[in-house]
Amino acid sequence: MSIIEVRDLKRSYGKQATRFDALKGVSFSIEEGESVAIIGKSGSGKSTLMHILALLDQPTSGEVILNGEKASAIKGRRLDQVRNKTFGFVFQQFFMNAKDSVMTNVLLPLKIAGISSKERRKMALDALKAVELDDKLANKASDLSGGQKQRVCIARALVNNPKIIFADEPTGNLDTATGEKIEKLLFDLNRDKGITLIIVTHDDELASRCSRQIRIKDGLLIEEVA
Ligand SMILES: Nc1ncnc2c1ncn2[C@@H]1O[C@H](COP(=O)(O)OP(=O)(O)OP(=O)(O)O)[C@@H](O)[C@H]1O
Repeated sequence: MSIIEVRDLKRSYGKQATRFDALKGVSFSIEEGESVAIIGKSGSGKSTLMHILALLDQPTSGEVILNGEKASAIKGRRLDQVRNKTFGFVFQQFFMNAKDSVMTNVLLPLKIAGISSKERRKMALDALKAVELDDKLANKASDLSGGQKQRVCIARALVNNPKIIFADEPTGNLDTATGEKIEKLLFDLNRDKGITLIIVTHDDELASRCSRQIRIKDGLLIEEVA
């Protein structure tokens, strides 16, 4: 069974004269443990697709099937729980709470999941060790370098042992050396823990490291290179 399958996804924005069809019927499936790059030009529909895959947005028509279950049937509180338990997000718009400490930021998904405070401290510490930031756990999130902030985001994304990590341009704002470290972290998680990676990127090198590339052009999947 595929971890995620999408069938004939369409997503339009606006109505009538201002309507824009951002996705025009996209179908594919992703198996557990794959690393998938979603690539394509600016405005092609990559983020739209990613948000629908991550159950942050709903398609105008078509279906997302998560672990064999229709996503349209997952609603309300259960939707929050499924998202929190199954996914980790490395998105620029889900940036950290700048005033809170690194530890508090990484603890957040565990708090939402209702894990006891002792257990969540231990899990958060493990995640911070994995990204080599355990020495910065008391720092305010704002008082970190760009690469360190991105590593905190990854720690927060992996702290809940998610099945899938969604990353939107995870190395976009970083220098080459730091970007390579972040890439390595993500691919180590994929290889060692079997976490499925779904990455939106303009970076050809990062895309080529993924086991698959899904190319979107004008709202359609134009080629899939395995
Ligand atoms: N809320 C919205 N209302 C209207 N149009 C939108 C909205 N969000 C996205 N679009 C349009 O849908 C198309 C796809 O946008 P999307 O953000 O998915 O592209 P993208 O491939 O991720 O682009 P980029 O690489 O620049 O981030 C674009 O033409 C965009 O202008």
